[in-house]
Amino acid sequence: MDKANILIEALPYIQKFSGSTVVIKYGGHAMIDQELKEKVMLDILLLHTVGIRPVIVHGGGPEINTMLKRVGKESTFVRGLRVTDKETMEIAAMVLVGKLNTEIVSMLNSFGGKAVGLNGQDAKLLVAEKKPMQLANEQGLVEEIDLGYVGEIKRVTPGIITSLLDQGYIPIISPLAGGDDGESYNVNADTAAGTIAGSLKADKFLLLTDVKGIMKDINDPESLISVIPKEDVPAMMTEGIFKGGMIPKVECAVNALEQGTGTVHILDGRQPHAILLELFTDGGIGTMIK
Ligand SMILES: Nc1ncnc2c1ncn2[C@@H]1O[C@H](COP(=O)(O)OP(=O)(O)O)[C@@H](O)[C@H]1O
Ligand SMILES: CC(=O)N[C@@H](CCC(=O)OP(=O)(O)O)C(=O)O
Repeated sequence: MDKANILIEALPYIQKFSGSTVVIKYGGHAMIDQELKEKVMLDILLLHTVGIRPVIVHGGGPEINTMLKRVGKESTFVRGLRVTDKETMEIAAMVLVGKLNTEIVSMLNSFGGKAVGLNGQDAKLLVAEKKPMQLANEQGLVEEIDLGYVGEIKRVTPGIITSLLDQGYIPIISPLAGGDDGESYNVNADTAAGTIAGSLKADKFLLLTDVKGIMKDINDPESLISVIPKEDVPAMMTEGIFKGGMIPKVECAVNALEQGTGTVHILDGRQPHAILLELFTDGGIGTMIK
């Protein structure tokens, strides 16, 4: 009976979301743990099977770190962005496109899906320029920081995604962008996902990460914030509530909402089936930015 109740509880949500577009930023712990990985793939397939149009943008920061270490390199990060020299760019592309994208596609397909791997350079999906960065130093003076091949997205052309969705494929996208200068750029995966969610006016944009959601105090899980109106974000940013990798997540969430995305949800990818729990049960999980 419990099992039947769960299905019945899901019914209105399935009816509501069938035909809608859901962009999922897949990153954090759920990408590293094999068992969780399989659960994410099954969730994506279930969404697809009930008529939802899932679009997956994946990260891979930890895997890039591992590969860089093997060649004796270490990265520095500025506001959550990896300073990317030429060699780091090559390694990031190898890991993201060559390894992770291929793994996700083959896993989804082995479970019966029809996934297609892309990166932001394909069909000019994401076109970027070198990202400028200014930071105040300890004396309070503003300094220019050279982030190398980190891209700032200038144009997004989501036609390749909608074509694939219309034909029943599940697009799996690596966060690279091409430049009009012929260079490849490294784009933070949250930013890439948010830009894509905005351009598709996705009904929902889910970010899977390795925390329960946004906490007022990062060391206190009890301080989880369930809902953040986007108007509150600038003040919270100034207050310093968002740190490190959370900064691009919140920035891209606001950006996606301003472009027409319905709601953004920051979810705990360590929780099995977080995607299904968010979409198909009463009372969501994590933090909603609206
Ligand atoms: N206010 C906050 N609430 C929760 N996590 C935060 C907050 N500020 C910063 N973080 C950090 O953001 C991290 C998630 O970003 P990131 O490491 O880039 O994740 P991912 O690899 O999933 O993209 C968390 O592990 C946490 O350490
Ligand atoms: C510019 C920049 O920082 N790019 C990221 C791209 C991958 C990513 O964002 O992965 P996660 O979502 O797992 O952090 C990087 O090089 O790590």
